[in-house]
Amino acid sequence: MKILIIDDEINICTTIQSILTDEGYEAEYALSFNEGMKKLKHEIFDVIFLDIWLPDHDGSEGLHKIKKYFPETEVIMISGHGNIENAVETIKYGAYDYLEKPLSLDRIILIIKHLEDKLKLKSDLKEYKFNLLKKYELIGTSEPVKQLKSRIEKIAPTNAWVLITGENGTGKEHVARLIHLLSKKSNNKFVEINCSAIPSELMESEMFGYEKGAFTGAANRKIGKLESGNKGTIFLDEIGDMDINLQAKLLRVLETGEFTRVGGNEVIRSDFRIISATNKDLEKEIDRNNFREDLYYRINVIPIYVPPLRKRKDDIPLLTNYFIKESCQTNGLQIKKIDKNLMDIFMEYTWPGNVRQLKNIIERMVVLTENDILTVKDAPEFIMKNFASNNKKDVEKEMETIIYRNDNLKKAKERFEKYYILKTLQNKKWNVSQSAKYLGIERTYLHKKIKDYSLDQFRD
Ligand SMILES: Nc1ncnc2c1ncn2[C@@H]1O[C@H](COP(=O)(O)OP(=O)(O)OP(=O)(O)O)[C@@H](O)[C@H]1O
Repeated sequence: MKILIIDDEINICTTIQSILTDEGYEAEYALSFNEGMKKLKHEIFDVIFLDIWLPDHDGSEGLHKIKKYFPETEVIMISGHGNIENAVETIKYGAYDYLEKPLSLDRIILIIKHLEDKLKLKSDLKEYKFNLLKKYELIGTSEPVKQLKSRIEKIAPTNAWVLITGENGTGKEHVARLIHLLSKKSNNKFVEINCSAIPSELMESEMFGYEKGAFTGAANRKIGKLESGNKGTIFLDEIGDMDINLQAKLLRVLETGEFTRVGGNEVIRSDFRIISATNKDLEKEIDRNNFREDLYYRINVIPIYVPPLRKRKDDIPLLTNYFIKESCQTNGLQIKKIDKNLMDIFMEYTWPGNVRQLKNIIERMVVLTENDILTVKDAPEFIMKNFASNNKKDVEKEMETIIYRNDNLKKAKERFEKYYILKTLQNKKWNVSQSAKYLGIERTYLHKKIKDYSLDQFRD
């Protein structure tokens, strides 16, 4: 902890300095406000002892300035007998505490120890939040993900309610948590309610809580999720699967912010931001009478759509490398790599389970393979089969679409070469001599190409 003492009396400065250095802190002093400000411009101090009366500046104004430019720095005012009231007043404007002259050694140590605990808590919280932000970073640089990120940044600090839609595993919960972390409610709770996992009878007590004796087995009062999420974010996951009767009850609560615990009369008020998510098309569900239209309009203030992975294939390499690194780290393994052929196959695959499927497959491969490089051999059979059958049917289509893939020339040439060779081999029933002759290349060179592009996997 680094401390600055600003006082025009040198013996006050040196007394505080020696007490603090004896306790193991780093302390410097300045004999005027301006000298102090100069030091603050060049170094970061955690705590400042500031005289309330300085010849070149009024201490309370000084406090305002320090808090304006260095809001993280804690200020302890030093006051003489005559201005104790002013010192008390400064607490209102952000001073942490005040010291009275003549100085008490014990009090200085007490204040600084308390502050140290507070700063430790603050930095732990900051670190915790930083780690969470890293955990919920949205990986991807494709155009849809760029747009998603900019929308999230824009709406997160507002309190507007959000409805996130998208297929399973696209990252809806990930997005909801990120919005919470970037919001003003991030110091409060993020409470998840999975509307499909809980049977509808249990759902009510889960959401609203219950009083002791409300039903058999209710031995004690239980606080519901809506109550425990007060001042925070409530995440209603799979809202499209919520029981229609419960939808009516939820709507009432969302409109008034009030509810009672099951079996109770006390009206509870809770103030929260609602973020909902669903993989269903709620407008269709409304037409089918499965979802209430009024609830839909209530929760859908800001719609956010998370596109499926197959519509943002450019993100696959980045996500793949990110998940490889992540699962190597969590499993205590050396960071592995992925070879080009396998990455090509990942790029081709349609990923029906989206980002979750990619993440799970990578984790499985990382744990199961002993090699440093993940190759086609490590990939699950169904991906390979899917790839092979796709290719058997679609080689020509693949060649036609090469120009739309935004590859650079080298990559496009390679891709064309791969499919052209594959097509020739298929046409020549995998006779390598005939294929080589047709292609006008040596047999050995064709064998090399078959190996480089892992073309063997496409043989019946
Ligand atoms: N862009 C991304 N960057 C990093 N990780 C991601 C990204 N998108 C999703 N994930 C991760 O993929 C997994 C699945 O995401 P998530 O659970 O948020 O999906 P979901 O859409 O809520 O799924 P479901 O509809 O099945 O509930 C999670 O582990 C999540 O952290």
